[in-house]
Amino acid sequence: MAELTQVDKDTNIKVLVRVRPLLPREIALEDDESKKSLIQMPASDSKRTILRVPTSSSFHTQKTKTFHNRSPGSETEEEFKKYNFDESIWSFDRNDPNYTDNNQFYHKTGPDIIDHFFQGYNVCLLAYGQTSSGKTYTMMGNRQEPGLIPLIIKDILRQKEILVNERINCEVKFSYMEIYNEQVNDLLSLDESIKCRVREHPVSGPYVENVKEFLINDYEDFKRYLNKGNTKRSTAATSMNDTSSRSHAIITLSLKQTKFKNSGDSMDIGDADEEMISNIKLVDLAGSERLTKTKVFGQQDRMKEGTLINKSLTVLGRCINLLSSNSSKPHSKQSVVPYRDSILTYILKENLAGNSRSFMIFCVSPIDFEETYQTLNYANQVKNIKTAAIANKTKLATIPVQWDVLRRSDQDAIDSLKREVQELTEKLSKLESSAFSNSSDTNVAVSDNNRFDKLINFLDSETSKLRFENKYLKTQLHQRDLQISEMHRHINYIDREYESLNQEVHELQLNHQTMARNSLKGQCEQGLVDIANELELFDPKRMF
Ligand SMILES: Nc1ncnc2c1ncn2[C@@H]1O[C@H](COP(=O)(O)OP(=O)(O)OP(=O)(O)O)[C@@H](O)[C@H]1O
Repeated sequence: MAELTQVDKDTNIKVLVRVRPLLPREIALEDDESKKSLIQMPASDSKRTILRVPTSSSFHTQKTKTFHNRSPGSETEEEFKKYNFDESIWSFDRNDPNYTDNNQFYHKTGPDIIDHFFQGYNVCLLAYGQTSSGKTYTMMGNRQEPGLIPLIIKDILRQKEILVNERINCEVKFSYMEIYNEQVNDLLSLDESIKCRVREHPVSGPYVENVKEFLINDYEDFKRYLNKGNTKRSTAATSMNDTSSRSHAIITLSLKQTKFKNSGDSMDIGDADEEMISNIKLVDLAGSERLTKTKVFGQQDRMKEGTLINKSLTVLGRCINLLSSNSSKPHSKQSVVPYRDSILTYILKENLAGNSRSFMIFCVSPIDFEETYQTLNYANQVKNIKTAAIANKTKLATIPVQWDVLRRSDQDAIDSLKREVQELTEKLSKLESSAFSNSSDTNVAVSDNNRFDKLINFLDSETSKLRFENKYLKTQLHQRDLQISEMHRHINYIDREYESLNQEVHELQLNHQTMARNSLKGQCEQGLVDIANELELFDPKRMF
């Protein structure tokens, strides 16, 4: 039975803003004035972002018209927009001492994200911004400077290893999908004909069906799946960005933590006591763009992509706007939020307003006023949005885990499943090779496929259990080894102490003997002196 152990009502979405450096094409601009950053983030205040309104912007022109009517001459005055966010990340100039690279950025937010994830909360980290504002650089990074996603995953996998010592087994699963032209594609699926539709669960909310999840045990597993997905992700060169993301990418990690009670017997893991399931969504959105700026006119595919990217981001903007204004209204007066108007907002429904701890990174260009101003205003609205995160713990029925019995029965089950897998594989290949397969054959193939998937899932989870047992026993063994070497060190120490005591005793004995001999000698000498004195008294010569 599910126990809701911790509900964090009204947790605001955390808002982080990052300004990127100038791009080579921007550095090449001739006008020095247009290369100055419109954004300032004072080192003394990590929350502050200040945007300078350039005199050439339509915003300024609009304002000065009104000013002009009131006070002539004020059109030359510079104006500044001031914002406060949870973090303002300054990455404009690498030579600046306050420059923040991906690793430093990760250290500001990563630990919070990972804590929430392991405490059983659903978490979402999402990067938003115009095209070429640095979303992919921030989220994925590159070989020299890995982004938040690889850094987060590296630490999750490290924590997973550490928890083995606390008798907690962690199963981490990875899935990677994109929303391209308002359709979800599973980037890790081999079968492109499988449709991934968004469905809604009455309790846990929207989810995407048929997306494959893969168990990841170490960083190498993650890199393999990430690279596989990246090669399938839709990117294209536009005039704004050589490798512009043309789709919204969503990486989901699900974590199942199973805690085992301490049975007192190191060869027995004990009973599974508590289970916690959480997931983290890491989202790299495609950039909002003006079709004129990206110069994709005439390219039908690019234009369709661009229009649909803009549509989904507009819906996201509308949802943010309504959620923000709803946050200050009583429930009865709140407007309906149109999550279902785009696949992106439908999938992110829970992360925008439900059971999730959410973090949004707003990436901005330092010199594009109109886009940056719009992005900062979005970010300002998001600050008001609240989510209600729940850490979900489920008490398991206490079934004693006896590993030798389990291993034997596992082996039986695995052997019989292997046989079944082999039979099904043969059946499948027969069906595939049959050119004239009729519809009933196809039905058989589909149901066999489902069974095959279930078997693979079962085998995956059994393998994970066995791996954990193996790892746990190895840890125990390692701890025993440490204890044994500690005892050896202790024995050596006692040996050395014993030897030095022996030495001391021997020396004391020698001293004692010398002292006894010396005192005896002294006594003898004294006796001789006494006798000599007495003899002298009786000397006959002295008597007469
Ligand atoms: N913090 C940064 N430091 C150095 N270079 C950066 C930084 N942020 C972005 N860049 C550079 O800016 C360019 C555009 O960045 P990126 O591809 O991440 O943008 P994007 O927002 O993901 O664009 P799109 O929406 O088109 O996919 C890249 O060449 C990237 O290397």
